[in-house]
Amino acid sequence: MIRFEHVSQDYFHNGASPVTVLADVNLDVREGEFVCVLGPSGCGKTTLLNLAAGFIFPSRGRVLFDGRAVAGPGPERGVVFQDATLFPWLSVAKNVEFGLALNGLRGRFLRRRARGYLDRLGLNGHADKYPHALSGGMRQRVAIARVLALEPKVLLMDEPFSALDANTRERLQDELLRVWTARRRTVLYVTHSVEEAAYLADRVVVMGPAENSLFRQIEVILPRPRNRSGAAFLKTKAALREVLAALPCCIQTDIGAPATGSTKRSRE
Ligand SMILES: Nc1ncnc2c1ncn2[C@@H]1O[C@H](COP(=O)(O)OP(=O)(O)OP(=O)(O)O)[C@@H](O)[C@H]1O
Repeated sequence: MIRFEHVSQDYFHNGASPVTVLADVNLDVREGEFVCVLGPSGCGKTTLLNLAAGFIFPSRGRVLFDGRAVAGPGPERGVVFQDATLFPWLSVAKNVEFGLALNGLRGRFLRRRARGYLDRLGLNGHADKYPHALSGGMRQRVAIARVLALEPKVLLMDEPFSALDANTRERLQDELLRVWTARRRTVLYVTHSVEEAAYLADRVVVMGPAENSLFRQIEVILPRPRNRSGAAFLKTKAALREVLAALPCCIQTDIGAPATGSTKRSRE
Protein backbone atom coordinates (compact mmCIF):
# COMPACT_ATOMS: atom_id res chain seq x y z
CA MET A 1 0.00 0.00 0.00
CA ILE A 2 2.86 2.36 0.88
CA ARG A 3 6.34 1.73 -0.42
CA PHE A 4 9.53 3.62 0.37
CA GLU A 5 12.10 2.84 -2.30
CA HIS A 6 15.69 3.85 -1.55
CA VAL A 7 14.38 6.97 0.16
CA SER A 8 16.85 9.50 1.55
CA GLN A 9 15.97 12.83 3.09
CA ASP A 10 18.36 15.74 3.55
CA TYR A 11 17.59 18.95 5.39
CA PHE A 12 19.40 22.24 4.93
CA HIS A 13 20.07 24.65 7.77
CA ASN A 14 21.11 28.24 6.95
CA GLY A 15 23.41 27.42 4.07
CA ALA A 16 25.34 24.79 6.05
CA SER A 17 25.99 21.46 4.38
CA PRO A 18 22.91 19.23 4.25
CA VAL A 19 22.05 16.96 7.14
CA THR A 20 20.87 13.51 6.11
CA VAL A 21 18.02 12.34 8.32
CA LEU A 22 16.96 9.25 6.37
CA ALA A 23 19.39 7.25 4.27
CA ASP A 24 18.33 4.66 1.72
CA VAL A 25 15.11 3.57 3.42
CA ASN A 26 13.30 0.61 1.89
CA LEU A 27 10.01 -0.14 3.57
CA ASP A 28 6.72 -1.71 2.52
CA VAL A 29 3.51 -1.21 4.48
CA ARG A 30 1.02 -3.86 3.40
CA GLU A 31 -2.69 -3.29 2.93
CA GLY A 32 -4.56 -3.64 6.24
CA GLU A 33 -1.35 -3.72 8.26
CA PHE A 34 -0.84 -1.73 11.47
CA VAL A 35 2.79 -0.59 11.49
CA CYS A 36 4.26 1.37 14.39
CA VAL A 37 7.39 3.45 13.89
CA LEU A 38 9.39 3.61 17.10
CA GLY A 39 12.66 5.38 17.76
CA PRO A 40 14.55 8.08 19.60
CA SER A 41 13.70 11.72 19.22
CA GLY A 42 15.13 13.23 16.06
CA CYS A 43 15.71 9.96 14.18
CA GLY A 44 13.26 10.92 11.43
CA LYS A 45 9.94 9.28 12.34
CA THR A 46 7.86 12.36 11.47
CA THR A 47 9.91 12.85 8.34
CA LEU A 48 8.95 9.33 7.23
CA LEU A 49 5.28 10.06 7.91
CA ASN A 50 5.43 13.45 6.14
CA LEU A 51 6.86 11.72 3.09
CA ALA A 52 3.97 9.23 3.05
CA ALA A 53 1.51 12.10 3.53
CA GLY A 54 3.04 13.98 0.59
CA PHE A 55 3.84 17.04 2.72
CA ILE A 56 7.48 16.74 1.66
CA PHE A 57 9.28 14.94 -1.15
CA PRO A 58 12.33 12.73 -0.82
CA SER A 59 15.77 14.10 -1.68
CA ARG A 60 16.47 10.74 -3.30
CA GLY A 61 14.35 7.66 -4.01
CA ARG A 62 10.58 7.30 -4.33
CA VAL A 63 7.52 7.03 -2.12
CA LEU A 64 4.68 5.05 -3.70
CA PHE A 65 1.06 4.78 -2.65
CA ASP A 66 -0.88 1.94 -4.28
CA GLY A 67 1.87 1.70 -6.90
CA ARG A 68 1.90 5.40 -7.84
CA ALA A 69 4.40 8.04 -6.79
CA VAL A 70 3.08 10.29 -4.02
CA ALA A 71 2.71 13.74 -5.59
CA GLY A 72 1.20 15.58 -2.61
CA PRO A 73 -1.42 15.16 0.11
CA GLY A 74 -4.63 13.33 -0.83
CA PRO A 75 -7.90 12.21 0.77
CA GLU A 76 -6.87 8.56 0.46
CA ARG A 77 -4.17 9.24 3.11
CA GLY A 78 -5.65 10.70 6.30
CA VAL A 79 -3.26 12.32 8.78
CA VAL A 80 -3.79 12.66 12.54
CA PHE A 81 -1.33 14.87 14.42
CA GLN A 82 -0.35 14.98 18.08
CA ASP A 83 -2.52 18.06 18.69
CA ALA A 84 -6.08 17.96 17.49
CA THR A 85 -6.24 20.98 15.20
CA LEU A 86 -10.01 21.54 15.16
CA PHE A 87 -11.73 24.67 13.88
CA PRO A 88 -12.67 26.46 17.13
CA TRP A 89 -15.58 28.31 15.50
CA LEU A 90 -17.27 25.10 14.30
CA SER A 91 -19.23 22.60 16.37
CA VAL A 92 -18.02 19.00 16.67
CA ALA A 93 -20.43 17.87 13.94
CA LYS A 94 -19.45 20.74 11.65
CA ASN A 95 -15.76 20.00 12.18
CA VAL A 96 -16.36 16.47 10.88
CA GLU A 97 -18.65 17.65 8.08
CA PHE A 98 -16.19 20.27 6.84
CA GLY A 99 -13.80 17.89 5.09
CA LEU A 100 -16.68 15.83 3.72
CA ALA A 101 -18.17 18.92 2.10
CA LEU A 102 -14.79 19.75 0.58
CA ASN A 103 -14.80 16.25 -0.89
CA GLY A 104 -18.18 16.78 -2.54
CA LEU A 105 -20.63 15.20 -0.08
CA ARG A 106 -23.84 17.15 0.38
CA GLY A 107 -27.07 17.18 2.37
CA ARG A 108 -28.21 14.14 4.28
CA PHE A 109 -25.41 11.93 2.88
CA LEU A 110 -22.91 14.29 4.44
CA ARG A 111 -24.75 14.50 7.77
CA ARG A 112 -25.34 10.75 7.94
CA ARG A 113 -21.66 9.99 7.29
CA ALA A 114 -20.51 12.51 9.91
CA ARG A 115 -22.98 11.24 12.54
CA GLY A 116 -21.94 7.65 11.85
CA TYR A 117 -18.30 8.38 12.64
CA LEU A 118 -19.17 10.54 15.65
CA ASP A 119 -21.17 7.54 16.97
CA ARG A 120 -18.30 5.19 16.33
CA LEU A 121 -15.97 7.39 18.35
CA GLY A 122 -18.50 7.75 21.20
CA LEU A 123 -19.21 11.41 20.48
CA ASN A 124 -22.91 11.29 19.68
CA GLY A 125 -23.88 13.31 22.75
CA HIS A 126 -21.37 16.02 21.91
CA ALA A 127 -22.13 16.86 18.27
CA ASP A 128 -23.31 20.40 18.99
CA LYS A 129 -20.51 21.35 21.38
CA TYR A 130 -17.61 23.56 20.39
CA PRO A 131 -13.96 22.44 20.74
CA HIS A 132 -13.28 24.71 23.75
CA ALA A 133 -15.90 22.77 25.71
CA LEU A 134 -14.20 19.39 25.12
CA SER A 135 -11.47 17.60 27.04
CA GLY A 136 -8.17 16.88 25.27
CA GLY A 137 -9.20 13.25 24.78
CA MET A 138 -12.52 14.23 23.24
CA ARG A 139 -10.85 16.75 20.93
CA GLN A 140 -8.49 14.05 19.74
CA ARG A 141 -11.46 11.73 19.20
CA VAL A 142 -13.10 14.39 17.02
CA ALA A 143 -9.86 14.74 15.06
CA ILE A 144 -9.84 10.98 14.46
CA ALA A 145 -13.55 10.92 13.56
CA ARG A 146 -12.93 13.76 11.11
CA VAL A 147 -10.16 11.84 9.36
CA LEU A 148 -11.96 8.48 9.44
CA ALA A 149 -15.11 10.06 7.99
CA LEU A 150 -13.17 10.74 4.80
CA GLU A 151 -12.71 6.95 4.62
CA PRO A 152 -9.04 7.11 3.68
CA LYS A 153 -7.27 3.93 2.64
CA VAL A 154 -4.38 4.77 4.93
CA LEU A 155 -4.19 6.42 8.33
CA LEU A 156 -0.96 8.27 9.08
CA MET A 157 -0.76 9.03 12.78
CA ASP A 158 1.96 11.06 14.46
CA GLU A 159 1.95 10.42 18.21
CA PRO A 160 -1.79 11.07 18.30
CA PHE A 161 -2.27 10.18 21.97
CA SER A 162 1.02 11.22 23.52
CA ALA A 163 -0.35 14.44 25.04
CA LEU A 164 -3.16 12.61 26.84
CA ASP A 165 -3.26 11.09 30.32
CA ALA A 166 -2.56 7.35 30.58
CA ASN A 167 -6.20 6.28 31.03
CA THR A 168 -7.51 8.31 28.11
CA ARG A 169 -4.61 7.14 25.98
CA GLU A 170 -5.39 3.49 26.64
CA ARG A 171 -9.09 4.02 25.98
CA LEU A 172 -8.39 5.75 22.68
CA GLN A 173 -5.94 3.04 21.68
CA ASP A 174 -8.77 0.52 22.19
CA GLU A 175 -11.19 2.67 20.21
CA LEU A 176 -8.72 3.02 17.38
CA LEU A 177 -8.18 -0.76 17.32
CA ARG A 178 -11.94 -1.32 17.32
CA VAL A 179 -12.36 0.91 14.24
CA TRP A 180 -9.28 -0.58 12.60
CA THR A 181 -10.50 -4.14 13.18
CA ALA A 182 -13.93 -3.32 11.74
CA ARG A 183 -12.57 -1.69 8.56
CA ARG A 184 -9.02 -3.00 8.42
CA ARG A 185 -7.44 0.20 7.14
CA THR A 186 -3.71 0.44 6.72
CA VAL A 187 -2.08 2.37 9.57
CA LEU A 188 1.38 3.92 9.86
CA TYR A 189 1.69 5.14 13.46
CA VAL A 190 4.59 7.07 14.97
CA THR A 191 5.20 6.61 18.68
CA HIS A 192 7.87 7.05 21.34
CA SER A 193 6.25 4.44 23.53
CA VAL A 194 7.26 0.80 23.67
CA GLU A 195 3.99 -0.02 25.43
CA GLU A 196 1.94 1.61 22.68
CA ALA A 197 3.87 -0.09 19.89
CA ALA A 198 3.53 -3.51 21.55
CA TYR A 199 -0.19 -2.98 22.10
CA LEU A 200 -1.10 -1.66 18.66
CA ALA A 201 1.26 -2.98 16.03
CA ASP A 202 1.35 -5.94 13.69
CA ARG A 203 4.91 -4.85 13.01
CA VAL A 204 7.23 -2.40 14.75
CA VAL A 205 9.81 -0.55 12.70
CA VAL A 206 12.59 0.65 14.99
CA MET A 207 14.38 3.63 13.52
CA GLY A 208 17.93 4.64 14.29
CA PRO A 209 20.39 7.29 13.20
CA ALA A 210 20.50 8.19 9.51
CA GLU A 211 23.18 5.70 8.49
CA ASN A 212 20.95 3.01 9.98
CA SER A 213 17.51 4.49 9.44
CA LEU A 214 15.59 1.23 9.60
CA PHE A 215 17.44 -0.32 12.47
CA ARG A 216 15.21 -3.37 13.01
CA GLN A 217 11.72 -4.63 12.18
CA ILE A 218 9.83 -6.81 14.62
CA GLU A 219 6.59 -8.68 13.89
CA VAL A 220 4.26 -8.65 16.89
CA ILE A 221 2.41 -11.93 16.67
CA LEU A 222 0.38 -11.59 19.86
CA PRO A 223 -3.36 -12.29 19.44
CA ARG A 224 -5.82 -9.41 19.87
CA PRO A 225 -7.18 -8.07 22.13
CA ARG A 226 -3.83 -7.93 23.87
CA ASN A 227 -3.47 -8.26 27.58
CA ARG A 228 -1.21 -5.48 28.86
CA SER A 229 -0.18 -7.45 31.90
CA GLY A 230 0.14 -10.87 30.24
CA ALA A 231 3.51 -12.61 30.13
CA ALA A 232 3.70 -12.61 26.31
CA PHE A 233 2.98 -8.88 26.17
CA LEU A 234 5.62 -8.08 28.78
CA LYS A 235 8.07 -10.24 26.86
CA THR A 236 7.34 -8.31 23.66
CA LYS A 237 7.96 -5.01 25.46
CA ALA A 238 11.22 -6.33 26.85
CA ALA A 239 12.30 -7.42 23.35
CA LEU A 240 11.52 -3.96 21.94
CA ARG A 241 13.42 -2.27 24.77
CA GLU A 242 16.40 -4.47 24.02
CA VAL A 243 16.36 -3.40 20.37
CA LEU A 244 16.15 0.29 21.38
CA ALA A 245 18.96 -0.14 23.87
CA ALA A 246 21.11 -1.61 21.10
CA LEU A 247 20.73 1.50 18.94
CA PRO A 248 24.05 3.14 18.21
CA CYS A 249 24.37 6.68 19.58
CA CYS A 250 20.80 7.52 20.53
CA ILE A 251 19.91 11.18 20.70
CA GLN A 252 17.22 10.56 23.31
CA THR A 253 15.45 7.30 23.93
CA ASP A 254 12.22 6.44 25.60
CA ILE A 255 12.65 2.79 26.28
CA GLY A 256 10.18 2.62 29.14
CA ALA A 257 12.76 1.38 31.65
CA PRO A 258 14.03 3.15 34.77
CA ALA A 259 16.65 5.72 33.75
CA THR A 260 19.10 4.90 36.51
CA GLY A 261 22.63 5.95 35.72
CA SER A 262 21.88 6.71 32.11
CA THR A 263 20.53 9.53 30.01
CA LYS A 264 17.53 7.49 28.90
CA ARG A 265 14.09 8.95 29.58
CA SER A 266 10.99 7.00 30.39
CA ARG A 267 7.43 8.18 29.81
CA GLU A 268 5.89 4.98 31.06
N1 LIG B 1 11.83 21.07 7.73
C1 LIG B 1 12.97 20.78 8.35
N2 LIG B 1 14.08 21.51 8.11
C2 LIG B 1 15.24 21.22 8.70
N3 LIG B 1 15.41 20.20 9.56
C3 LIG B 1 14.36 19.43 9.86
C4 LIG B 1 13.08 19.69 9.27
N4 LIG B 1 12.21 18.76 9.73
C5 LIG B 1 12.91 17.99 10.58
N5 LIG B 1 14.19 18.39 10.66
C6 LIG B 1 15.25 17.75 11.45
O1 LIG B 1 15.31 16.38 11.08
C7 LIG B 1 15.54 15.56 12.20
C8 LIG B 1 14.44 14.53 12.29
O2 LIG B 1 13.22 15.18 12.58
P1 LIG B 1 11.87 14.37 12.77
O3 LIG B 1 10.86 15.34 13.28
O4 LIG B 1 11.57 13.63 11.55
O5 LIG B 1 12.31 13.35 13.93
P2 LIG B 1 11.41 12.51 14.94
O6 LIG B 1 12.05 11.19 15.06
O7 LIG B 1 9.98 12.54 14.50
O8 LIG B 1 11.57 13.35 16.27
P3 LIG B 1 10.58 13.47 17.52
O9 LIG B 1 10.41 12.09 18.04
O10 LIG B 1 11.31 14.35 18.48
O11 LIG B 1 9.31 14.07 17.03
C9 LIG B 1 15.59 16.50 13.42
O12 LIG B 1 16.95 16.75 13.71
C10 LIG B 1 14.91 17.74 12.94
O13 LIG B 1 15.44 18.88 13.56
